[in-house]
Amino acid sequence: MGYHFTDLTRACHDDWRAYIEHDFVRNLGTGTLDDGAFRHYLQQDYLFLIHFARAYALAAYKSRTLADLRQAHEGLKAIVDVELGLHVGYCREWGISEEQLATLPEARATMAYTRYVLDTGNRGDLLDLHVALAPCLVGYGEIANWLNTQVFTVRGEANPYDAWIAMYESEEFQAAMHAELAWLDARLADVTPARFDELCAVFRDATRLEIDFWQMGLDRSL
Ligand SMILES: Cc1ncc(CO)c(N)n1
Repeated sequence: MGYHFTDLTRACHDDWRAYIEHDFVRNLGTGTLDDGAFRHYLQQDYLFLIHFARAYALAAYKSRTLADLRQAHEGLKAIVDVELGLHVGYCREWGISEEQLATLPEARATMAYTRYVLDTGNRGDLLDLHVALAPCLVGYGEIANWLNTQVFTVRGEANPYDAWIAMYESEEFQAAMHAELAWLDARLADVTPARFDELCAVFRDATRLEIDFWQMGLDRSL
């Protein structure tokens, strides 16, 4: 016993690498991603973030301690006050207006992923919910760091997606990722092997749904 977050990524190694190193991510790094694909992704990510905020509200509801309640509140505030605001501004730079965002059709991949997270949280406890959310928060932080270690990655003005990488490598986002890792490591330390297997299944499902989310962007599918 005495599990850590890294035991989840180790147990789901192939899916985790397929998510972190997806072609969508590689093309963001090289700057060669089709801009229609990126725009489609940005639009769907707006819808994703709205449900992501709802998941933090669910985390507040599922909290048993003031510390957990405060953490859920911080997460909800970060998404609503910071990330969604930045996202709307970023979409505007890519030619997507707020009116357009308000009337978007939701892609099946967005529905599947966000509703999976909410259902997992409803069915289970706070740890299930956090494990379902981990590929989002930890994954995007890891993706930015992975891109920065790859020789093919282009940074600065030569890459139209530089601001995207910068957002997820930012101190703020990386700090949120590390806080989440610390919370998960503390909770995973005393789960049983049977419980760990359950959590692994949740982590794997959420990771596979992140892979589908990238693919939805590349394919521009609804
Ligand atoms: C699909 C998806 N996963 C993770 C993040 C990171 O918050 C995001 N913005 N979108």
